[in-house]
Amino acid sequence: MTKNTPKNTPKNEPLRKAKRRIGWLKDRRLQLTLGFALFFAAFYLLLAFTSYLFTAKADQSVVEAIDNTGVIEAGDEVENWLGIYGALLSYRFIFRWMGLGAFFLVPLLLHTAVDLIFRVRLFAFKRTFLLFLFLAFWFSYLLGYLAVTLPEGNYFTLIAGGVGYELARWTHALIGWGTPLWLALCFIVFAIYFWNITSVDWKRWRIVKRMVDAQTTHPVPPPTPSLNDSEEEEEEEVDKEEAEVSRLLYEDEKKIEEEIEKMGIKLLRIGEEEEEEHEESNEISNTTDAQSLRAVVDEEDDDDANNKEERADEATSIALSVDETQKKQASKDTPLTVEVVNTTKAPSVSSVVNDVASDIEDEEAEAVPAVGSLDFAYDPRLELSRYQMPPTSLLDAAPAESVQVTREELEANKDKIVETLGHYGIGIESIKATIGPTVTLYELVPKAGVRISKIKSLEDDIALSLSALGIRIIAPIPGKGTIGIEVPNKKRELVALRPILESEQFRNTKYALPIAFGKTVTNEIFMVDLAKMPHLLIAGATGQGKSVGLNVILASLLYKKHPAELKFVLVDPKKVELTLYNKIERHFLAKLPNEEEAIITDTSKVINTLYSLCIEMDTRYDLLKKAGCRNIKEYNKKFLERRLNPENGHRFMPYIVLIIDELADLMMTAGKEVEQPIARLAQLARAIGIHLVVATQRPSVNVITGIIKANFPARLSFRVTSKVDSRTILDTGGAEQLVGMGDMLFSMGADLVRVQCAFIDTHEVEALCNFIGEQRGYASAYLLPEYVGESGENEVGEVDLSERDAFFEEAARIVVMHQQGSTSLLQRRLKIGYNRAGRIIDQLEQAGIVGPFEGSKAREVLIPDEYALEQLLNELNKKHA
Ligand SMILES: Nc1ncnc2c1ncn2[C@@H]1O[C@H](COP(=O)(O)OP(=O)(O)OP(=O)(O)O)[C@@H](O)[C@H]1O
Repeated sequence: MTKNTPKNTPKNEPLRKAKRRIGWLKDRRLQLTLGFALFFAAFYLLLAFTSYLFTAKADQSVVEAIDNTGVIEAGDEVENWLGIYGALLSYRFIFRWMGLGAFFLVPLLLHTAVDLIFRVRLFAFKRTFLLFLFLAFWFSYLLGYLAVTLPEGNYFTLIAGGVGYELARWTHALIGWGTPLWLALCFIVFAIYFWNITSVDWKRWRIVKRMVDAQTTHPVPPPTPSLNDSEEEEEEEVDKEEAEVSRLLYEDEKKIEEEIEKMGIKLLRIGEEEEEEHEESNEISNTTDAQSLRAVVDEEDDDDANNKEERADEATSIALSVDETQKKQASKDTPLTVEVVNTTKAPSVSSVVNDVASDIEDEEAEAVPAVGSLDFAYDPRLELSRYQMPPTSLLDAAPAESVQVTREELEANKDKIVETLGHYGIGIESIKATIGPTVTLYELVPKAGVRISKIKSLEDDIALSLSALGIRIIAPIPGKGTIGIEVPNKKRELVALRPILESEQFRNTKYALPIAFGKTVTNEIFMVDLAKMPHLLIAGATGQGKSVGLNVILASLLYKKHPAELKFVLVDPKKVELTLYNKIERHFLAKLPNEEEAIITDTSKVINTLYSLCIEMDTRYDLLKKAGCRNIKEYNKKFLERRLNPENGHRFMPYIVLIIDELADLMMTAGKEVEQPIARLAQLARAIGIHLVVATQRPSVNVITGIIKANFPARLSFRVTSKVDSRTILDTGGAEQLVGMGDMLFSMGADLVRVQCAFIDTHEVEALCNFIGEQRGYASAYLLPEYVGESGENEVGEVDLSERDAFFEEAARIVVMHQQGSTSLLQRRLKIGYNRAGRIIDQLEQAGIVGPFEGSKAREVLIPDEYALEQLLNELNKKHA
């Protein structure tokens, strides 16, 4: 509360006045003056007190007779190094008051001086002052006791101090030889309170002893707090001490473990396995980088030793051969250079998409904090806290040998490009080749004056002349003034999923729903966040890699998410594609209540599921509204912080990803019935964490209708059969030029990126699903809200108002008050199940309080206010009394 109090409230007025009054104390000049004064005072006292130790006896009579002799005379007589004042101060502080404890004044003064001069606090003043004060009295007491008990005229009478001497005399008279015991007790009690000692732990002493022993090999700070420690320092000290204790214990434990492991037994701590994998994958990702570097280009069968030289030769030979080509073209005699790019470093088209994504990436970090990071927060993973993320070793390793594009191939393609363009009167300044896994990108800088639109218009002719399948012309390459020509490699490289999932980029991603699709033309890992897309439309003719693509999506998400955070709704009209995922039903799948199978293969059930998702969406929106949150991320965060009460219907919301493997099938059989809920979900579901991935073989306009297309900004196309299909899915040609086997174009907004989809084989998917499926799961799949269709036993006509639900009237009032005829509203308000709420809604409809069922929308409320409702209820009661 105080934190939020505005600064200039009347409450603060006295404080401000007080501050103004002492404001002059903040004058640095004054502070410095005072600081130096105190510094010299401390030094003066130190010398005076030290001198007192030697001159006390001689000076005592002089000081005591000062009133009679006068200051000057006394000063002449006194032996203290600091004159009469040195003698006087020492006499007062040491003899009269505190004895040797007066020396403690010196560090206190010095501390204040240093603070004022250098603004540095050497130790916590209050605490140290308290300690010194006690020690001063205690020493004085002890010395006083010695002075009392030793023969008269002993030296201790001079250094014990009046206070200690008197105290000692008093206790000695009372308890005699018991005084030392009393003194010891005083010290112990002070120590207990001062250092807040709550237990005397002999084990700790053993550990401390071990630590002292260990100090010979590991120099560590002393385990006991030093007298000068401030509170913070002391805490630090304790921390250090504890860390050291645990380190020593850990070292012992480690030795034992090493011994056990020497015997061939492997020890694993909970959570350690994952770390191990990370380490392992670190190594692997390094190799991957090395591999991709190797895959880059130039050296074909070079000997390691001659690598560098040969590369140089190669560059020359490429340049030469271009010159020769150039020579052939009589009209163009500008020399050309060809640079073969190390692809891992080359800037890429995909970076545009990735950059945009990473811009917003920071905003939306992981929705769910990691296990163990929540002291008091709710942990959604707790129920399956032992769940282990699948290791990447379940997947096949990348092929040992990387496929390389030969120098001859590069040269031949280049010559052809230059020649072909030459035929059309297009001069080239330079060419750069970037070799990707499937295609090589030749980046051309046209000669000044060549219009890019001209090259674009000649696209087909150039492709024909190059007579190679899969030529795609990018004119210009976005963000650059160059023209790109993608030519498929003769031998392509298989992009395995494993090294991609093991890459730093994937492992460290902050994307909420990361999908690592594969590699771009420039060999960069292409990764997107499904949560941002927020839905994905996939097209591709049969056999071009769609199913593999879907498996890559599923696998990427399964490798990143805990079952508590993500649920899939799988629709597989082809009935065979997604069956393997049955095994993870109780971990990752969602289904309608009372359904046997989680994976939906029946069209009629798809409709129910889509409407059920719409209900889930509406419910989630209601909850978000109630919680005052804008999106699922905010909502879940609030929920995890226990700021939302589950009693009010709040719950942790996992992401839901709906995957439809074949939309064409559904559209043919159910048409509008599926189109409507899909469009609705696509329009609205992004904020509440429901994301759609819809794939189709036939990207024709009657499958991908305008309304669906408009709501799927992110589209992905494998090879399609015609330019028209390509236009339907991507709004541009190009997908018909792809070379199949996972070669794809990803479009989001204005960006179009060519990506080689990673490959995951069926047995890898199986291994992954087995690994997850064999672990403990939830009791059942995640249950979606029950959807009661319009037809069947729940017809309103059958509702009998004489058997109204006990909650009927209350429900009617809620509905009228909110002017919203929604089942979920009743569920939450009345804390009843979906079925009962559904029955009540039907009764309300029968009674004419709400209108008929309107799909996933809330029903219209026909009664305008509570007055009208009370009248209606009275009539009903009379009628069915
Ligand atoms: N990313 C890839 N890398 C290498 N090969 C691939 C890739 N994707 C697919 N293939 C090859 O293409 C074949 C067909 O792929 P997939 O089954 O995914 O096609 P599809 O588009 O789903 O076909 P359908 O629609 O008939 O099911 C695979 O068996 C595989 O040999």
